[in-house]
Amino acid sequence: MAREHVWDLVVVGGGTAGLVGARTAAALGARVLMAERDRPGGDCLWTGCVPSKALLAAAARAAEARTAGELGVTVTGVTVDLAAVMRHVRGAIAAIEPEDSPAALEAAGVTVRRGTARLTGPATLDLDGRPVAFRAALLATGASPALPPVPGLREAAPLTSETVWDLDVLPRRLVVLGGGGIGCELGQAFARLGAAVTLVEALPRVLPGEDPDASALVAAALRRDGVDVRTGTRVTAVSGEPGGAGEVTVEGPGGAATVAFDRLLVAVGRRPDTAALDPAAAGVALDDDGYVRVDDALRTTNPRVWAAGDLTAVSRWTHTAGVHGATAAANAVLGLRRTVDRRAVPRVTFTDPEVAAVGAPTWAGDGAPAPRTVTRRAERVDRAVAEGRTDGFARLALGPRSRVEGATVVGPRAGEALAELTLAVRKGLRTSDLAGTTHPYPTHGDGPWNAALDDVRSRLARARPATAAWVRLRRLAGAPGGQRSAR
Ligand SMILES: Cc1cc2nc3c(=O)[nH]c(=O)nc-3n(C[C@H](O)[C@H](O)[C@H](O)COP(=O)(O)OP(=O)(O)OC[C@H]3O[C@@H](n4cnc5c(N)ncnc54)[C@H](O)[C@@H]3O)c2cc1C
Ligand SMILES: NC(=O)c1ccc[n+]([C@@H]2O[C@H](COP(=O)([O-])OP(=O)(O)OC[C@H]3O[C@@H](n4cnc5c(N)ncnc54)[C@H](O)[C@@H]3O)[C@@H](O)[C@H]2O)c1
Repeated sequence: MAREHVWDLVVVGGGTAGLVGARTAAALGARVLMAERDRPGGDCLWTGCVPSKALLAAAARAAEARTAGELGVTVTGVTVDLAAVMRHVRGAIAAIEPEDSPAALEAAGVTVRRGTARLTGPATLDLDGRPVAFRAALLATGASPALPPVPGLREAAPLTSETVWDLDVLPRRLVVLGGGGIGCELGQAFARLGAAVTLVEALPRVLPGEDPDASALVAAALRRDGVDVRTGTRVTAVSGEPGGAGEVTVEGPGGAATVAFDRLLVAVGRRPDTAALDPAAAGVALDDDGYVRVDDALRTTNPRVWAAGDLTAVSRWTHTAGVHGATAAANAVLGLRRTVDRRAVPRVTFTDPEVAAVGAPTWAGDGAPAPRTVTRRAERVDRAVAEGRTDGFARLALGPRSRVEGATVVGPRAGEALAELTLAVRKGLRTSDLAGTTHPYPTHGDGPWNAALDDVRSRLARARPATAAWVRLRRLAGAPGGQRSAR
């Protein structure tokens, strides 16, 4: 086999994990080849975070215009042109794309080749018929939307997060399967843009991986936006024209029913993308769910091969894909064993209200004992009151000595409050550390800060007899009330 040379690192997949991994290795001086079957940027840029946040922004404008009357400003005649909304979505992608382009990668020292990679041995792969040899490889092929085995579903050719961006006409009736991150974000967006949305979630609540109080607030918000939220409901059959109108048969708490749709969107999770990769050929083992098995340093069962991003069971977001890609690449080319943090991992669902969480659960679940928590409701956060947005809360899960072990924040811009809480969890900070840090007033970040203050105050209240005795003693001794003056 004619080989050009042995690459220090071959990166398979040009999504966030691959992009960050390739750039990191090139910056460290490695000779890096990136193989991407389509176009660099991956799910986040083309079909995930960027288009969904752009769509949500348009939907939020429509919702704000319609509800501005609550604050005394009446907006009439709100109309939505989905083709124009999608132009905004594509514009956002186009503005960000140059960062991830082959030209930008080549400028950073990464050689980019278009092609589908297939592992052929412990240190070799095939790239559309061309053999490639590597000292180390980083697998970063991501994941694809899952389709549950419901009779008629595959034949109905439903929309997924990969195809929904091609819509230019708003479906009048949209059924969304799945009430996780994608189902709630896109369900709310399309409802706000004017579609009659039915959201079907198999489990008893939407966002089942979040604090139940967060799920309740998001379900209420979806209903306010007109979404017919059906939880504890399974789809048992789908019929209709491929890619067009039809109906789903559902079974829920109220028994069996049918729901008609003009378009059906499936968002019931994602499956790791290993089909074309042939991991077994390189001795790379998969777990029972098909994810590439990695240790804490992101090394696979082949010591020359690392993996990062949605392809592994330890990453579900762009931010983890990026951090893991960088860590794996540095480990691969420098021979390090840096491990990834699985504790202080933040996540945000960009519904309105947003749901932001990090670290240990703030609720009791699946037999786990209830953590000690402190909660500040948005009704007692001045900025939330001033904006008429009191559908939220900040809740901290506290460990020994009031260390912040986890947090859930629900409300407008909740995600922005999360950086501080992520640092708190990572560094084992206490509520007194947060409370003792001056926060600008009035911000939505006051929610978590006030929760921390509430905890500190409640502990101070327990010390009141001692502090009161000390104040009394000072009074009796005639001590001055304030501190010593500066002069
Ligand atoms: C609708 C939606 C909204 C989302 N919103 C957010 C959000 O707001 N915040 C957030 O953090 N996360 C969000 N995510 C998740 C986020 O997009 C993913 O976690 C992230 O993009 C995963 O990156 P990755 O590099 O692991 O994989 P991907 O981005 O999927 O990249 C994999 C790449 O590998 C290529 N590839 C696959 N197989 C081969 C092969 N054999 N040879 C060569 N190339 C191959 C693919 O073409 C692709 O470019 C969202 C996802 C969706 C679907
Ligand atoms: N803001 C964000 O960070 C963001 C937004 C969207 C997606 N994502 C990522 O994208 C990935 C996929 O998102 P997702 O929403 O598809 O998956 P998910 O796993 O978050 O949610 C899927 C939901 O579908 C439900 N479900 C499963 N089978 C069902 C069925 N047959 N009928 C009805 N409901 C069913 C599940 O109970 C779950 O609530 C996730 O890893 C997520 O982290 C992230």
